[in-house]
Amino acid sequence: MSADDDKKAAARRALEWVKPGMRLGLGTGSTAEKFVAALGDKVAQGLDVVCVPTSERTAAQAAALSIPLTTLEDTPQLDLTVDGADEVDGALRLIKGGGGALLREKIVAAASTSMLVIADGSKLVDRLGKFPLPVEVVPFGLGATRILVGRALSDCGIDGAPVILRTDTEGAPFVTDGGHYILDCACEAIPDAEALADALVAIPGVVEHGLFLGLCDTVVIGAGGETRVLTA
Ligand SMILES: O=C[C@H](O)[C@H](O)[C@H](O)COP(=O)(O)O
Repeated sequence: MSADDDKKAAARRALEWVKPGMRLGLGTGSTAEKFVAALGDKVAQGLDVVCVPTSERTAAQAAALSIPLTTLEDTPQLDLTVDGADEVDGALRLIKGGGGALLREKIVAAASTSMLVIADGSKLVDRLGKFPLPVEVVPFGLGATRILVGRALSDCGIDGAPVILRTDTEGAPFVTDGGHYILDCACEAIPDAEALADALVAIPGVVEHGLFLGLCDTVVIGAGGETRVLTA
């Protein structure tokens, strides 16, 4: 069984949480993409749901599958968001944003009664931080914001972590759907995720960060052809 099979198994299992009439948030990334594909099959069979996508990429996929879409302006409260993650720890705290969609993902998750994460087994960690933490920042003042992000890391016991501007395949700064840049922080380990989250949001140029704390209540892990469910 490949990681791709495990992602697919978790994505299919997540359909068990989807009920007719639900307002859903649709995540972004290679795992969420498999859920959207599986949901598209159900919609084609008559399932009645309405969905808010967390990225232009997911919006395009869902539209191509004729999944009914809405916005948080028209539908400000959602029942369930299904999304992937870059890391999940034992307390169901997450690092997200590897695909650059963390801001919309967090807004959509926060608007949802429940957040279900789907992932292959490699995403489960004892301690958050091996995956570089994405921090979304406004382009104005980038140099100054980068120094303050580095200082916030040091203040939280993460010394000397490289804070790297994410670039696209052409070497230009990667631009998010919201028109922002991303700083990837190579923490290696995050001793106190809550303290770091507080320190990062206090920086004026920081729009959002990839620590999702207290948002996810259920995780479906695909591993070796099986799925298992973790709950908060
Ligand atoms: O910005 C991207 C998202 O947070 C993704 O959900 C996350 O990076 C996991 O992606 P994947 O399922 O491709 O590993």
